Amino acid sequence: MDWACFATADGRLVLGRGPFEELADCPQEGVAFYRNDFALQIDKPWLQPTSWEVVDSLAGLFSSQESEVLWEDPEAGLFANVFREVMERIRGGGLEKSVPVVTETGQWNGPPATWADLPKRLARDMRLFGWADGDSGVLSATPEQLFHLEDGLLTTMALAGTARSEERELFGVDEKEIREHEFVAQTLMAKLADFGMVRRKDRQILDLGELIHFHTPIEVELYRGENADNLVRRLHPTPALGPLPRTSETLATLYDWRERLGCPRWFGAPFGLSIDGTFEALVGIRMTLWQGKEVQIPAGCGVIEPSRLVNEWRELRLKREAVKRVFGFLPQPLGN
Ligand SMILES: C=C(O[C@@H]1C=C(C(=O)O)C=C[C@H]1O)C(=O)O
Repeated sequence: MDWACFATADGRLVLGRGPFEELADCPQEGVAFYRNDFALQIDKPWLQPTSWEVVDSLAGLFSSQESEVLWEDPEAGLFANVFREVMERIRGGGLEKSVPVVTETGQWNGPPATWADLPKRLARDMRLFGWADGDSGVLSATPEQLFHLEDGLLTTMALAGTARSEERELFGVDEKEIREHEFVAQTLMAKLADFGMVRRKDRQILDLGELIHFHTPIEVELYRGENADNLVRRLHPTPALGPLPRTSETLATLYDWRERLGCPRWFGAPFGLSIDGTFEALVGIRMTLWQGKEVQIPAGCGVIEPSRLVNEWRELRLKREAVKRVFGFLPQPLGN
C-alpha cells in the first residue's frame, strides 16, 4: 500500500504513507490502520505506516485532470435472479434479511480534480477513508461507523432504512423501513449485551443531503478491556450489510450472491485506525474503487420480506447517484 487516510471522529484527517508494515495484532503504540475484506480473510490486517501526518486535503495524492468516465448500467436481470433467491430463502424461513450488492462499472482516465478538496466538501456525517496500492485503490465517504472504542466506552450505531430527503415525512412512518432498521438495532443490542451495559438512544433520521437513513446511536460501558480484532469479528457484518440470522450458512450464501453480482471484496468491509489509544472502525460503503482504467461504485440494499424488486433497484440507483455526486462524477444539485 502506498498511502492510507482516515478521518477521525474528532475531525482530523490522518494520512499515512508507505511502505506499511503488516501486523497480525494491533501495535501498542503509534498509528496503525486496520484494513480487512468483507469476509475478514486477511491474516495481518494492521498496517503501520512509515510516516503519518494530519492533513486538510488530499492534494498530491491524485494527479489533477479533466476526468471522463464512461459508465455502464448494471444488469437488472442478474440482480432480479439474486433478489428472487433472497426472497425464496426468506419465505423458506431460514433468513430474515440479507444485503445483495450491485456494482456499476466504468472506464476512466483518472479521478476528478475535485478529489483533492473532498475533505472540505463532505456533509458533516460523512467520514472519509481510503488507500491506494499501485494503480488500485478505494476512497469512501461513509456515514456508517462499525464502532469507536475509547476509555472503556464503545459507541456504535444502527444505520439502515433509506429514502430520498424529499420523502422525509413519509419515511418517518414507513413500517417497512422501520422494521428493516429495527432488525439492525436489536441485533446490535443483543450482540453487545455480553460486553457491558448497553444504552440505546432514540431512533433518528440522519440527513446526508440527498439521502436520509434511520440512525440509532448505541453505547456500551464495557465490563473489561476488549481487543479491537475480537470486537470487529463480533460485530461485522451487522445486518446493515450482512445476513440475519448470521450463520456460516447465511454468510456463505451472501458471499455467493456478492460474487455472482461482481461485488468487490472491500465493499461493506471494516476499515479502521488506532491512534492515541483509541480505535475506530468505519463500514466501507459509499465508495469509489479503481484498478487501472476501471472504476466501480457498488451499493447494497437490505432485503426483508416486504421488500419489492423495483423499489430496491431504485434504492440502489439512488445510492450510486449520491456517491457519484459526492465524488464529482455528477454535478452537485443547485443550492449546494
Ligand atoms: C449497503 C449500503 O448502505 C447500508 C444499507 C442501508 C439500507 O439498506 O437502507 C442503509 C445504510 C447502510 O447501512 C450502501 O450504501 O450501499
